[in-house]
Amino acid sequence: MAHRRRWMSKRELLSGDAVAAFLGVSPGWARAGEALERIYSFADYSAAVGFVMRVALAAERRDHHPDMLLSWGKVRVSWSTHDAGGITGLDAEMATLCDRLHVG
Ligand SMILES: C[C@H](O)[C@H](O)[C@H]1CNC2=NC(N)=NC(=O)C2=N1
Repeated sequence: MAHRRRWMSKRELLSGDAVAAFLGVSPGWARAGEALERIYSFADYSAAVGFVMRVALAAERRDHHPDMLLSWGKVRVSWSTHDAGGITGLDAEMATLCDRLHVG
């Protein structure tokens, strides 16, 4: 499937420079070991739950899944490609998608 190959080809590790370039244009995101991480804030618990659900549905569509830690008014999202053992282009892309889902 063409669309699937497109996602798969992004499951290659990014260089340190490429990760730094991503972080330079992605406020809020940081490198946490072998993952990209950001903490989002929300007005209350249910707004945070709604965000987690939107991210989860997007993750299922792309067969690429983040770690998410839900707290009251707060969600910590962590993207890493387990198959590759680190941060890939797909992680950067999904992080950007999270930012769009956060703004609404
Ligand atoms: C079989 C399936 O495509 C793989 O297990 C996918 C599912 N979701 C995934 N999500 C993440 N974050 N990393 C992976 O390596 C990964 N692999």
